[in-house]
Order: sequence, then structure tokens, then C-alpha cells
Amino acid sequence: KEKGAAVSTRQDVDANGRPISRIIKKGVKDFNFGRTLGEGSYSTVLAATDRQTLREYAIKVLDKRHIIKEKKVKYVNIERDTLNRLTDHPGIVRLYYTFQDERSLYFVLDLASGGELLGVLKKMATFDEECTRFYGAQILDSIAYMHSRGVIHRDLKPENVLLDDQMHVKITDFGTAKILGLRPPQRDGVEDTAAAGDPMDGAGSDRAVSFVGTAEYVSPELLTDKNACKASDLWAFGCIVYQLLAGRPPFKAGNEYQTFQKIVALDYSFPDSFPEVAKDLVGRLLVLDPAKRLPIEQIRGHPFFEGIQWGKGLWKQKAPRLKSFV
Ligand SMILES: C[C@@H](Nc1nc2c(c3cc(-c4cn[nH]c4)ccc13)C(=O)N=C/C2=C\CC1CC1)C(C)(C)C
Repeated sequence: KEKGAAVSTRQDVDANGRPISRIIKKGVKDFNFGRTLGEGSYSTVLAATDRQTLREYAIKVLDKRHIIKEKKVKYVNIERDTLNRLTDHPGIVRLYYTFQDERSLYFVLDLASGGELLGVLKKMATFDEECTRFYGAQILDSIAYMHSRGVIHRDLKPENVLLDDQMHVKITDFGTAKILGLRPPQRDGVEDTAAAGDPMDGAGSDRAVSFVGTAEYVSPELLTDKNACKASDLWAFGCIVYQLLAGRPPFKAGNEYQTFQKIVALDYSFPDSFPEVAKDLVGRLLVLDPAKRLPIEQIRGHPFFEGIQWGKGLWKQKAPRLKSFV
């Protein structure tokens, strides 16, 4: 049975009252497919309703031939393996099961009906401090969980931070994630994970990294020595907090190359109205040396997050009404 396979069993009993479990694998015909929610580089995410339970899902459809032709099989496996590791946190999109037909692979996932955080931010222009604090805290809590499970996201950005029907965070798009502690194929078998929670975890592990994230959120270490580590996600987190309050990312230039030049030169500045306490936090995250970025436990304790109830309470409370930073 494939891990996390789509099964639902009906408990029947035989003549002697012994239970017979019948495995029913769900397939395409069990769903009504709706609108397209998002297009990835080699996948489409559609809204879908389970015809039997009427529950709504997002289904990521991948074209098998295209994946093989584009040599993306590795990324599909990384995404599935990552999602199968990140199953019990409210801030991560959940993969319920997968199935396939002759043409496609299907991932059945949480539907984040609030859409992308980027879309909401564009409508609001900016978030006020209270909203930035709440969404920043939920994103940080989700990053902490990913890192505790040995996963580096590597492409965190407002497009990948989705919102559910309660306007709570659901992080998505793990095709470019890095799972720590997996023996990279070509290494001499040396474990490359230090103690869990080490922000430098993953540094120096995948030399020939062929992947670079989205220009505005790429960390300097990925540009200079081609290595992403856990602290790379904290650099992206700093960029997201800046963008929520300022309405634009800290490093943005006319083209990608100029954006990269600004990043490695730490060439950014705060708008005058940027709150001092947020300047201090962002200033401790947008640090060129990954080892010198504020570790997660100290971010949680930073004055900017004063009043945040970490843990379950953060995910039970009502999301604040969205207000702009004026
Ligand atoms: C980032 C991603 N976009 C999206 N990925 C997912 C969505 C999603 C939903 C809306 C949306 C909902 N309402 N209005 C818009 C807009 C974009 C979405 C969802 O609900 N559930 C799982 C998803 C992804 C799961 C993936 C880990 C496997 C790209 C652009 C790559 C397709």
C-alpha cells in the first residue's frame, strides 16, 4: 500500500462475524473538478469536490509525460516526500493522498480558499502592525515546524503563503524544498545534518544546487556559495515581514541580476513610516552571514511579537480584521 494511499474501508463482517475490510481507492471519477486555482511550472492546482462526502479539496494534477520529458521526477518525489513529513501542523497545506491514471498524477490536498497572501496584500497595499504580527507569527510557527522535521522550504514568498477559510496561514509549494539528513546520492555517506534546530543546518550539503528561489527572496548565501540552509528560510521570512509593512519587498530592481546585486550588497532601506520595533527585527534577519541571523526561538521572543500567544492558541484565535498600514 502506497504511503498515505487513498483508502477508505467499509467494515463488513463475514459469516462468522469476522470483519472484512474492503479497500476502495478513490480516483478521478470520485471528484467533480472545479476552477483552476494556480499554475505551477509543470502542474495545475484545481478546486475539486469529493462526490461522495461533498468535501472540498485542492487537487494538484501533474502530467506524467511532461514531468519525465522535463526531468522533473526528482522534484515531484521531493514534494510528495516533504508533504508526507509535514502532516501535523495547521500552517502547512496537508496532502491527504495521491492517485494516478494513465496520463496524470493527482495529489489531493487542503483547499486554501482564502487564496494567496500576495493577492490580499496587493488589495490592502500594506498590512498594519497587528496584522503583520499575526501573519508573521503564523508563518514563523510553520517555519519552525518545517525545520524541526528537517525540511528547508527554500522558496518562501507571499505567493506560497496561502490563506484558509478562516484567513489562517497555509504554506505550500514544496517542490524545491530540501530534506535534511537524506543521504545525497553522490556523497561518501557522510551525514550532513548537525543537531536539529541548528540554523546552519543544510549548509555545505548540496554543492551542485541547480535551484535558485525567486529573485526578491533569495538569500545571499544561495547566490554566493550556492548553499541554502535553515537560516535561508529566515532571510525570506525577513523579506516577507518587510513587505507586509512596506507594501514591497526590500530588494527589488529592474531585473533579476540587479536584484541579486542589491541582496549581496545588503542594499535596502526602510520607508520613514516603518515602525522602529519592526526595523530592529528585520535588521536582525536581513544579515549576510546566515550564522548571525536571529534564531527562531529569539525571533519568537523579539519585542515585535510581544503579546503573541505561541503554540495552539496562535491557531485557534480569530485572524485580525485586515487593516492597512497608513
Ligand atoms: C503556489 C501554488 N498555488 C496554489 N497552490 C495550492 C492552493 C492554491 C489555492 C489558491 C486559491 C484558492 N482560492 N483562491 C485561490 C491559489 C493558489 C494555490 C490550494 O488551495 N491548495 C494547495 C495548493 C498547492 C499544493 C502544493 C503543495 C502541493 C502554485 C502557484 C504553485 C500552483
